[in-house]
Amino acid sequence: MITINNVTKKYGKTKANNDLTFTVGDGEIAILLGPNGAGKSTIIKCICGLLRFKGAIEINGAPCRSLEAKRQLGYIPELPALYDMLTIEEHLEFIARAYGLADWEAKADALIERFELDDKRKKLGKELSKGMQQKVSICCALLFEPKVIIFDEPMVGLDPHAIKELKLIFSELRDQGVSLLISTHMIDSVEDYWDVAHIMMDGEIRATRRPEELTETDESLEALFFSITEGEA
Ligand SMILES: Nc1ncnc2c1ncn2[C@@H]1O[C@H](COP(=O)(O)OP(=O)(O)OP(=O)(O)O)[C@@H](O)[C@H]1O
Repeated sequence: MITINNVTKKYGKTKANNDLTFTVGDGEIAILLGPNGAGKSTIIKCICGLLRFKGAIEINGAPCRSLEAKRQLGYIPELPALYDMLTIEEHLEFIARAYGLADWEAKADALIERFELDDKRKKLGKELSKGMQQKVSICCALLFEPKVIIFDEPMVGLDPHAIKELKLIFSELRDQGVSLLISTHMIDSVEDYWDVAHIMMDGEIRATRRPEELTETDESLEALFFSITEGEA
């Protein structure tokens, strides 16, 4: 579970996040939607303990900057950050050693195959395309089986097979009770699998909806998004 309480983050005079409060429950998929500059990446970086902020964020009850929180948190950034001189296999081994995993090899092989990286496993990070790097970044985050996973624009750069697999993985993780927070500005890419959607604008959450609420009011997420971000339905 992710608990975000009254989080404010300023860059100079810019309030990138203004008093944000929300939670992502166990086995819940939450999406953060918002136009460029809405503050999505900022709250994600705060949750990951990468920025200082006002307020409180807990990962399953542990302060987000603590080691206990970091052990339970997987983060797939918008831009993959691989090591140039490690192969795909070595990236996974590095994660396994860093997290002290036992018997991780079969899981690593399954992830490599699932993302069609089998014939690339000896390639170096610097030799991989952007989409392949994104896939490796996802494999690394999934290998240590975190209880909370944050994806920043996960579909960007992925091919259709990887998008299909990733959506399946989202629902498998939900079934396992993992809390998922997914940030995107591509509404089409998330239409079919979320449990709660938060629409952000100017550092604030302007609307929160569950799918059943949209059905009740016959509202589409896209129309709601534009009514908030452009001021019209
Ligand atoms: N390092 C920084 N220094 C100064 N201002 C920043 C910094 N990072 C972000 N900002 C500002 O904070 C605000 C929120 O930016 P943020 O990157 O969180 O938005 P975003 O919703 O992730 O946008 P995008 O969809 O374009 O990635 C913007 O006004 C941005 O200019």
